[in-house]
Amino acid sequence: MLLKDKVLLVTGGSKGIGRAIAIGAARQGARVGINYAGDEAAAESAVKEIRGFGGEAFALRGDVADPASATAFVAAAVEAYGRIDTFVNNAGICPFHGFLDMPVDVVDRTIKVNLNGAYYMCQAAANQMVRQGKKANGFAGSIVAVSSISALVGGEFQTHYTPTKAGVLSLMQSTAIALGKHGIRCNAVLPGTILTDINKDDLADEGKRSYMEGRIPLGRLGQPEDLAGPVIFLACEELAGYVTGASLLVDGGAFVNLQ
Ligand SMILES: NC(=O)C1=CN([C@@H]2O[C@H](COP(=O)(O)OP(=O)(O)OC[C@H]3O[C@@H](n4cnc5c(N)ncnc54)[C@H](OP(=O)(O)O)[C@@H]3O)[C@@H](O)[C@H]2O)C=CC1
Ligand SMILES: C[C@H](O)[C@@H]1OC(=O)[C@H](O)[C@@H]1O
Repeated sequence: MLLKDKVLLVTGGSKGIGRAIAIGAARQGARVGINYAGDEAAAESAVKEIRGFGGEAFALRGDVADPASATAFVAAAVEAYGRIDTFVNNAGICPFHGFLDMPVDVVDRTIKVNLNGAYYMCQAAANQMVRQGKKANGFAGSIVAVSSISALVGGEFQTHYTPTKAGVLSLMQSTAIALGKHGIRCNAVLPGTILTDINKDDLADEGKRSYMEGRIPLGRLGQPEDLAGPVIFLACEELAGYVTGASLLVDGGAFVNLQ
């Protein structure tokens, strides 16, 4: 088991990519904490699934846009497990909308959740890791952020969203520098198009969906489980102990497919 007895927290862990990461990490022996915004049934079902195979998990509701959610999530994990080894910043929203008539509240909310939320959460987790101090192997913990292929390329109906994903990638690069001396590694995964609730309506358009599939050299859209392995790799000190400030595209090859 790659994460035996390690404590891993994931924001937005009740559904989609976050849920697959939480379950995948628990299958690798991690004790898991899940943050979610509002859908309690989904969060409870993730916890139940993990406990069903003998894993440990708890869920805590909290809007990541509120800095108080970050301190509460970290405190709950410390109370439950005594420490944090890996923090996965994953929660995000993408309300597709055109640029010229983008409502101010949609822009502001997207930035607050995706970017400000990432900042508050990663800062709270990092402070806990610094308080824990370095273990004998020199590591105090690691942070993995779910950025996106959209950190590198644009989207017509994502003008409010793609800058947040570039910001999350940049946050991992800067925190890698700020936290290296504390034994904390910071990395980003950049998913391509992964089938989840976030794009269910957008991809309900058959034309768009087959166009997107056609852009992917591996011939299919991603599944949430495709992100679990890359995040577990980055979390694992034995496998990725010299990896920090890095970004890993998990997109079936979409980014490199110009023609
Ligand atoms: N799907 C894709 O194609 C891609 C997704 N990503 C990124 O992956 C991450 C996860 O997306 P995905 O799994 O697709 O999305 P989903 O919509 O499937 O899941 C989103 C999760 O985030 C939670 N969440 C949403 N808003 C908040 C909030 N304000 N505070 C706390 N939790 C919140 C949701 O909880 P609840 O249901 O309770 O609201 C849910 O658990 C996002 O950051 C997204 O940008 C990146 C690249 C591609
Ligand atoms: C939600 C979109 O389908 C998804 O989000 C991203 O970050 C990817 O670039 C896709 O556009």
